Amino acid sequence: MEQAAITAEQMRHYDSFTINTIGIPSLVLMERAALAVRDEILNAYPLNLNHVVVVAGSGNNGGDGLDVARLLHIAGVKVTILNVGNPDHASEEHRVQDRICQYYQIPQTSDLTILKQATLIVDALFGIGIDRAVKGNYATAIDAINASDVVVVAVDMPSGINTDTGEVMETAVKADVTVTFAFNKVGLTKGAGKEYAGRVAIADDMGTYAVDD
Ligand SMILES: NC(=O)C1=CN([C@@H]2O[C@H](COP(=O)(O)OP(=O)(O)OC[C@H]3O[C@@H](n4cnc5c(N)ncnc54)[C@H](O)[C@@H]3O)[C@@H](O)[C@H]2O)[C@@H](O)CC1
Ligand SMILES: [K+]
Repeated sequence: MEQAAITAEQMRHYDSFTINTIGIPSLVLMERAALAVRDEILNAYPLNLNHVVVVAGSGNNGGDGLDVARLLHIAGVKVTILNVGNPDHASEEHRVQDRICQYYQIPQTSDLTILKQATLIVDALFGIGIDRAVKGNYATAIDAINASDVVVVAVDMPSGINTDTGEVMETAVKADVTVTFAFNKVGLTKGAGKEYAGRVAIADDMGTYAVDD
């Protein structure tokens, strides 16, 4: 049965239920999310993988991005991670993914000009955690992504799109495809979000449970 699109708060509630009540660890959910993005990239864009640049924020959306970078690296794809977030604010899961990427010696940079070498961009700056207008380095990174003419795959949400309304929060990534996790999000179905998301692929086999209480 097809589920209705949900809000950020509902998604956090379902994630929390899945992690704390069902007992599926957060990192397992992250791996499932990253596998879905990897599969979308490998299956949909096999000809554009000469150099994938993963643009990563410092939260769990960025953690997903680092996980995708590692999975693509293992699949033999040349990957560079472009870090835009503040490493001092990195989430616990992000730190774990970062350590793994360092083990595999996946190149990391904070120099936006790497985007000029990209043949495909993965947008993992912000997901459902976005809660304010995008400014400064983040806005500059988003504008640089949008200035590129290569395929952009957004992780969960196009960064800068409000999960609940589809509004652009000052600036937002224009994606070709958005792989969203567990359930569709309201912000991908209306307003600018519908347009900015491109094609929406729902990775709905993660084991996340919709509970109402
Ligand atoms: N266990 C989980 O909770 C899972 C989370 N997942 C991923 O995690 C994402 C949510 O992660 P987070 O809650 O860490 O949030 P995000 O990674 O979306 O955002 C990171 C942080 O950025 C800050 N922020 C918000 N708006 C900002 C702005 N305009 N400028 C600068 N900083 C801003 C907030 O403090 C926010 O917590 C999901 O969209 C999904 O991609 C998936 O890995 C599945 C499992
Ligand atoms: K994103």
